Amino acid sequence: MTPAARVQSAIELLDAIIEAARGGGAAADTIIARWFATRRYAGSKDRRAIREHVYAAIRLCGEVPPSGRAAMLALADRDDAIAQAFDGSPYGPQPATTGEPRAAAGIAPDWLAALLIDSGVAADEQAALLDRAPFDIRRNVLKSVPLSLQGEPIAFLNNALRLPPDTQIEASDDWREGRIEVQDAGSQWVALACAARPGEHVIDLCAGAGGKTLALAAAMENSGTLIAADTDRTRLQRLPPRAERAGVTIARTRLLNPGREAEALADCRDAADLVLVDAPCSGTGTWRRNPEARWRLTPERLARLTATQARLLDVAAALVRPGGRLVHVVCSLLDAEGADQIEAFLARHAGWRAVPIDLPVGTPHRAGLRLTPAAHSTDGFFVAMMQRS
Ligand SMILES: C[S@@+](CC[C@H](N)C(=O)[O-])C[C@H]1O[C@@H](n2cnc3c(N)ncnc32)[C@H](O)[C@@H]1O
Repeated sequence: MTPAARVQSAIELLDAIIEAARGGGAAADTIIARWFATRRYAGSKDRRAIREHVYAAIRLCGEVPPSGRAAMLALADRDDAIAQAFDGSPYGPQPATTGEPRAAAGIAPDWLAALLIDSGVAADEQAALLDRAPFDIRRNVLKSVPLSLQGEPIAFLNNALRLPPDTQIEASDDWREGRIEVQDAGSQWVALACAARPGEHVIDLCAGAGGKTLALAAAMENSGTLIAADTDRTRLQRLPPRAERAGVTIARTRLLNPGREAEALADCRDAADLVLVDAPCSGTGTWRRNPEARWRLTPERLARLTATQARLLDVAAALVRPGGRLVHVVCSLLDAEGADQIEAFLARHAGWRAVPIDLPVGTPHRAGLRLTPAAHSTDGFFVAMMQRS
């Protein structure tokens, strides 16, 4: 494909991604994968270049752009190679007309950028939310064989390595034998923040496909009980094969009904040493991996998420034994999902208090701790621990 044809392809893909973002359709990655599946003429270099154009345009535009062409023209104003592609050649985009509108550049929609500022996330920290994410792995301490993969160590995080972004780990023996898991350093830190110990009774209330469940099991040295619960059957079904590969024997999945979570966990009432609520959230801390998420978030969606988070904290509280711990985690830097939730929880629940988190990294933030791409080179997280008296 010519450079111009690649740019035209990126425009068409952006149009599909914009439409999906407006209508709640598929994620950008899915749309791109489907698009390439029906265009076999695009070689690997074409695919890489088109993907890069698409993601550069998504990163550039804080608001949903009016069109893929307007987004690409905004990128062209900053990148001569892309500007030259608007040449009217066969399969390429038509030249820009005088005064043709460009999409606005920005970090996030205005309402969301304002909420980030209110949450103490300054403009330079907001910009870092859109950096390229590193590729981190966690060494599984349940396997004693040394790793053959090489990578950069991550300060204070003894079992983590940072690898070159395009490393194909799934072809490695380390991955096949369960000696490593792909996990952002921030996720590894928040799993460690739980301070799960061998022999404990632990509930991972929003376990998804089990990224943190497996890290908790490793911290527990595969001893104790570990319930991995979630309302999403598809995600939860991915956990048992991952656990088997990792040699984790203590994790048991439990599928929950949305709104009736407590019923499925009635046997655990007042019993858990630790409940982790890795809550569904806006994901403002993961824009490095998923920059188009900021086009999908609306004030209404955020309000629904914060209501669910508050409800899940209440469900979790009923599962914790006296003296036990409740850890709230969100991969978001919005206070509405983090520090405000903790204050509201403590106001609703007498007999609970926030306790300090014992980690060598993180920035104290109200009742919890923050990790950010700018300060800690991790995804953005808020984590807080409460203890029942
Ligand atoms: C941030 S993700 C969890 C990621 C996972 N802990 C990990 O480390 O990979 C949030 C999870 O909450 C789940 N969820 C949403 N609503 C829920 C509910 N009412 N009860 C339990 N889990 C819920 C979602 O299905 C999603 O898997």
